[in-house]
Amino acid sequence: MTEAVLSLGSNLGDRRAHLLAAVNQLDSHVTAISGVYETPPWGDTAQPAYLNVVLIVNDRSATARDWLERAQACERAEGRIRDPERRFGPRTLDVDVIAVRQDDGTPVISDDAELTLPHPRAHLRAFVLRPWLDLRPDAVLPGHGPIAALLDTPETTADLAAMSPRPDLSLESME
Ligand SMILES: Nc1ncnc2c1ncn2[C@@H]1O[C@H](COP(=O)(O)OP(=O)(O)OP(=O)(O)O)[C@@H](O)[C@H]1O
Ligand SMILES: Nc1nc2c(c(=O)[nH]1)N=C(CO)CN2
Repeated sequence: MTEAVLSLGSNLGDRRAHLLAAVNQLDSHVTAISGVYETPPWGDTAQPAYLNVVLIVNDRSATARDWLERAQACERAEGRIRDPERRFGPRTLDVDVIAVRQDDGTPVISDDAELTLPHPRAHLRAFVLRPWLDLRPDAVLPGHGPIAALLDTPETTADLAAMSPRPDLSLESME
């Protein structure tokens, strides 16, 4: 069995509907859904604000690679188009695999460019760490330490202050 932490983001079209579609597609594997946050764009600031959410997913038989394939299938289903000119540009849906653990709690580590684990930029992203903290206050990002501490670094504090919870857009009810 593996447990994965997935980060979902959307800043084009009906943002909540794109996030919800991914939750519904991952369906029975989803064991926890964070609150929804409105977040300033990271990495490429000339684009609309994002909605971000973090999911914990479990599957008895899934490998880390399976989670990547499922994440990409969710992106495709929401019509995501990659713009080679804008690496961190706007998108209907982005689903990143942040961290994966085996049954016994061992983290999966990978430096393969197709699937790098933990996600190589997660420690810099308040939009990943803050919703993850909602679900797992004691979580540790392998190689980087407790996520609570990562939200108190020069790389994350300004974005943390600029993001806002959107309880009005919660996905918990999955409607
Ligand atoms: N942990 C990971 N999660 C998702 N994609 C990954 C991961 N590690 C490597 N990749 C690879 O990254 C490639 C680019 O993914 P994508 O277009 O979603 O990046 P991005 O969302 O623009 O940037 P970022 O990964 O920084 O959020 C994918 O083809 C995928 O194979
Ligand atoms: N706030 C925010 N910024 C981003 C996001 C995201 O999900 N949320 N995803 C990106 C893709 O690399 C680039 N920038």
